[in-house]
Amino acid sequence: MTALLEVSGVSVTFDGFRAINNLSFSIGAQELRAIIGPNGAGKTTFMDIVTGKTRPDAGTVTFGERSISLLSLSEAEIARVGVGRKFQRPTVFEDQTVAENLTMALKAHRAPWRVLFWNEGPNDRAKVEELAQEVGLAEHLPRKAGELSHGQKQWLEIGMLLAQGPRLLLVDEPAAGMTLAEREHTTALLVEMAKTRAVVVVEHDMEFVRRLNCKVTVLHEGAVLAEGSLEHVTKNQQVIEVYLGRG
Ligand SMILES: Nc1ncnc2c1ncn2[C@@H]1O[C@H](COP(=O)(O)OP(=O)(O)OP(=O)(O)O)[C@@H](O)[C@H]1O
Repeated sequence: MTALLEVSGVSVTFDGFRAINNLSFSIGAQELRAIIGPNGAGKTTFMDIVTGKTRPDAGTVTFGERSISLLSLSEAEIARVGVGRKFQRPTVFEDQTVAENLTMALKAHRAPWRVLFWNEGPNDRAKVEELAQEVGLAEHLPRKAGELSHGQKQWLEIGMLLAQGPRLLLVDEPAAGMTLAEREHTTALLVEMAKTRAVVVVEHDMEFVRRLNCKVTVLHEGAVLAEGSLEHVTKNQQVIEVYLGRG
């Protein structure tokens, strides 16, 4: 599998504390990957580095066939080259409809001069419908986002991220606060999305990770402790000691 994201020898120190310690791993172009690990393992910091929010002290992070260095790009430029990030709390425009939220996300993706002269055309409407269909909100296009359930808001935000055409989507704890039915839908959505792009899911809920049925990277003290199938990593003695055994 060709790597889309390549993290190599990355370290970050906050006030003398090494939060990321010589971290190396890669993500394939059409891959679903779960990242797990105890609190403070460096999962959020890893996402902050990839999205340009935190700059590492050492190492390289490259993206795409041309191995663009993400470390030399701004947060906006990283988003533009195709890295999207879904935070834990949904951030949709509650007073706008589902269709309007998706339309705005499409607009935001365009070059500024095009937005100035932007008129909604049949192609945009078709694209909005396609996005709504993809995330399971086709029936909810005229509804205000504020009326949606927590899970539906999360899917809407995923749809808004998809509008920007990311090649890599980083998703932080998507299952948090969801009902069982919503979790099932979210699992199916993440699996489907990863057929055409890379999707990295940071998640604490092991049952949810099991359903994703994908390769798992276990982080501990800012480095990879184990990697492989969930079955493989959960048998690892060190993983049991630092993570699983604590519950
Ligand atoms: N801006 C910062 N300043 C100082 N320390 C920080 C900063 N950001 C993170 N850290 C520390 O770095 C370590 C890694 O934090 P990080 O949030 O990446 O872990 P995590 O794996 O995401 O944890 P959790 O599962 O609790 O979200 C922690 O010890 C944290 O306190």
